[in-house]
Amino acid sequence: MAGNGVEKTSLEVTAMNFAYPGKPPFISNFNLSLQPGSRCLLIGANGAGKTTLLRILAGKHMVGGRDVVRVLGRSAFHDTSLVCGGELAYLGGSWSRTVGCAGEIPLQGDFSAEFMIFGVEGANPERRQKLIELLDIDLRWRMHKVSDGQRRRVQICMGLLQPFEVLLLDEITVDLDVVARLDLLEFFKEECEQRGACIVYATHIFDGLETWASHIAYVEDGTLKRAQLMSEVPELTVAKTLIKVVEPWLRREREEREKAAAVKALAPPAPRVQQSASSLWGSSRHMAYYR
Ligand SMILES: Nc1ncnc2c1ncn2[C@@H]1O[C@H](COP(=O)(O)OP(=O)(O)OP(=O)(O)O)[C@@H](O)[C@H]1O
Repeated sequence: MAGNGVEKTSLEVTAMNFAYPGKPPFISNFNLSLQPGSRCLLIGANGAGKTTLLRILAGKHMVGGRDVVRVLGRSAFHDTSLVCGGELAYLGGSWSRTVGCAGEIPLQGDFSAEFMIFGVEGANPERRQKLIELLDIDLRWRMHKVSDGQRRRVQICMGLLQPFEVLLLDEITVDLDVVARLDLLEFFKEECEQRGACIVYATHIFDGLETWASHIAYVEDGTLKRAQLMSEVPELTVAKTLIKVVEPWLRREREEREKAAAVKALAPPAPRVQQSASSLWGSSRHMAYYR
């Protein structure tokens, strides 16, 4: 709750449309609202649009006007202080073996984990120490020699040093061992429950998430098919595990895609219409800019 007794919305997406340059509209009329303390799982098949959505929420793409994607009541794209101040954090992608990254700036060379972590300015020493211990990081690790999972731990540590209010996670636990993953999920839960942080987590790994998540959002081809409280997913009371709930959703999707492809293959060829890339891209409803 905000100080004036009115509940503050962490994330608000209203009638959002989006297209990649030269491609037809991908996301149309997307709406989502999350309050502080929410832990929302973002589920969908490969190519459904999870990364695209997270990048839009992170303010990396401009979509429509200032009111379309709001984080903490501010425009995710226009209000750059959200990211600079650490209130809005995005953790996705992975560092390559030979190149480390500070944010999105590649750093070539031999750096220690200590150099990377202590190089983040303004971090609270207690929070930093807690994260180093939680992620079991050896500060002497050389970043170009460590394993994928060890490098991922350093990346996550750096990304969490600022006490975010909205955190967007794109499949970041994929390289972590079971203990590191479970401890990290517990840390995220505490951040939501104790500080009112809000997390959107895109993943294909569902182990342990049945009781971790408060909400689930399921996207199919850029369309939000479901957005509901975990406690209100009727299938979960029967199936018990998330994987058993989501599997039929994804199988139905695949079957429908295959049926549509079969129908298309039988249909006579449509007359060729000359359409330039710019006419697909030129619709202002779907116009987007990138950073
Ligand atoms: N830069 C880009 N330019 C054009 N099309 C893109 C671009 N990035 C992604 N796409 C397309 O957008 C769609 C959604 O991709 P996205 O990466 O958001 O899916 P995803 O749900 O995160 O998939 P995955 O589970 O495989 O990570 C895909 O069809 C992809 O080919």
